[in-house]
Amino acid sequence: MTDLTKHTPPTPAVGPAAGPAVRPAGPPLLEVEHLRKTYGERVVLDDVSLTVRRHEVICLIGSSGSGKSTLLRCLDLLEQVDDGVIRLDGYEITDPRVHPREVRRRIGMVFQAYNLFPHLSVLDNCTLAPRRVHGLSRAAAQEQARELLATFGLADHVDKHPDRLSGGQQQRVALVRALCGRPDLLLLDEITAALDPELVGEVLTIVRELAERGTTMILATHEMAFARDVATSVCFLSEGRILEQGPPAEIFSDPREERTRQFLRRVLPG
Ligand SMILES: Nc1ncnc2c1ncn2[C@@H]1O[C@H](COP(=O)(O)OP(=O)(O)OP(=O)(O)O)[C@@H](O)[C@H]1O
Repeated sequence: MTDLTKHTPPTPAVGPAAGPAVRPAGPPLLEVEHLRKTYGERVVLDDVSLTVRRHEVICLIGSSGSGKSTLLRCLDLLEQVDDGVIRLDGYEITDPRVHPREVRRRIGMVFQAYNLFPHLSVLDNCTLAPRRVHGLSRAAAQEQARELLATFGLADHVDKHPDRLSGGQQQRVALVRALCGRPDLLLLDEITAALDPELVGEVLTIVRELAERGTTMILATHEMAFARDVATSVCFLSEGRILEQGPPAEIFSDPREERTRQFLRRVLPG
């Protein structure tokens, strides 16, 4: 079995704050080639290809049902693909001999529903995987978690259980929990969709900060203003295909495809 951990590069998920000047660099971190995913007769992803370099922030936009979540779930091996190849640092993770657990050591995912363990404190939620999966000592895992929780304004909540926190705070904890695994790539699936509108900002602020620190991310989002500000590249999905990809300035101001234009007219105010 391929041991992906042997190839873990030194780039931490949260590096020193370096501002947006952290530029996409190096060889591709993730390569997706001709991905196809069906549910029964239904083709949900069709010939999807995508390359992600370190420090890139890719925003997936598109109508409901266009395949954004399915694509993210395929990348984290939560779904089996029908065809195509996914490579992480050059290693084919769609190879059936690769264990999904090995991939998830390097790819963190945060969902719309926070999925925190309700019976564990915030601190224990954030230390469980580093201890069990990465073999960190309790003290080292706690030190790392406390530091990250403090960075994201959650220092006062470390001993609380999730049900004592607001939705926004729970989602921030979910983000910290994912970061505690020091992933090379973070997948965020509509992480503000379940939040009350007044709580969306506090979660997006964290994602913005992560982008500024150079965290490599792919996010599915309906927050167009956010995508325009934060993405290094925007992919417009339509009926399971990446119909158009480019820098946000191009996609939002001068899209090539009529379907992209129609979608943006529907979702952008004015
Ligand atoms: N487990 C499943 N079984 C069958 N069909 C599914 C399954 N999961 C998703 N689908 C279908 O796949 C298509 C793509 O769904 P997906 O959730 O990826 O879209 P999306 O772009 O993320 O939508 P949204 O913006 O609403 O989250 C939809 O038609 C959906 O009904």
